[in-house]
Amino acid sequence: MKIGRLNHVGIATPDIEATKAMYATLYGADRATETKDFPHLGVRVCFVSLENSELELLEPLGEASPVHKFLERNPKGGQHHVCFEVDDIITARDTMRARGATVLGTGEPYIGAHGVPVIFVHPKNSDGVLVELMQKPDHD
Ligand SMILES: CC[C@@H](C(=O)O)C(=O)SCCNC(=O)CCNC(=O)[C@H](O)C(C)(C)COP(=O)(O)OP(=O)(O)OC[C@H]1O[C@@H](n2cnc3c(N)ncnc32)[C@H](O)[C@@H]1OP(=O)(O)O
Ligand SMILES: [Co+2]
Repeated sequence: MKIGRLNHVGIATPDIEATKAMYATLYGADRATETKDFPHLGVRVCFVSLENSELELLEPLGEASPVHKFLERNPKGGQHHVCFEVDDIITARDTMRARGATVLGTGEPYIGAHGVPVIFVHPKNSDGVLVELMQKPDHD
């Protein structure tokens, strides 16, 4: 198993609209989706389009959100995770485990914001970086 493209960089923020506006005015990154709630994932999400990838802006939905605790430690927000594409999510999950990594939660892939299955690998396995693996969407 080998990771493919960088799909997105997840960025936690206490105010998604302010962060969206900042990327537009400061960096000229003015192509962004409408903000959408994903209650079952505990996040509000907006994607800022780049030439070769996306920024995934994340605001917590409630105190049980995985992003809530992150913002308690980093109140102004910051880089939260990176997401790489893989060919097959089950093969990726089993390979990560066989290589000694901790797949978060039950390890059962779930449908993320792009409508394809994802898993997360604990940051302790990747020098402090939380890694999301996403089954490759049909964009090629
Ligand atoms: C929009 C949907 C989807 C998509 O389609 O793209 C998403 O991206 S959703 C994004 C939000 N979802 C997730 O993050 C799910 C996976 N995350 C988790 O399971 C947890 O957040 C966590 C990573 C296991 C952290 O658990 P938590 O209880 O919040 O924190 P702890 O205090 O126990 O932290 C343990 C340890 O990990 C460090 N940590 C926590 N978060 C991060 C992070 N984002 N990046 C790097 N390191 C992180 C934390 O500092 C602790 O370190 P130590 O103190 O050294 O133990
Ligand atoms: Co993500």
